[in-house]
Amino acid sequence: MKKLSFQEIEQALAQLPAWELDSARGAISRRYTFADFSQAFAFMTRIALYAEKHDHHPEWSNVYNKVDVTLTTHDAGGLTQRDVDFARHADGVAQAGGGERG
Ligand SMILES: C[C@H](O)[C@H](O)[C@H]1CNC2=NC(N)=NC(=O)C2=N1
Repeated sequence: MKKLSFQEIEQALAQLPAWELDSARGAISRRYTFADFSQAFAFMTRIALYAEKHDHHPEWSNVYNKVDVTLTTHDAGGLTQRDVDFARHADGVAQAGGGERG
């Protein structure tokens, strides 16, 4: 899978306002904040299933109601469409779950 150009990344991020770009690394990150641990872990469970299905896995960590997610395509050494699709999906899951706070 080919790396996205800087212009393609900018275009994608225009629709992913919560995500921050680390352009040196070629990665995007954001924090999700949920009502409680149970909501955060439910989100992680859903995302884990997506990750396995698409063979694309996040770098992430969880503390209580917060989930920090970083996306990059290790095989490509930077951002690809897979990361953008993943970010869109994760934002959708977080919103649909209803547990997202802020
Ligand atoms: C062998 C396996 O398909 C690859 O290692 C997959 C697994 N999950 C992955 N996840 C991410 N984020 N980037 C990858 O390049 C990647 N590669």
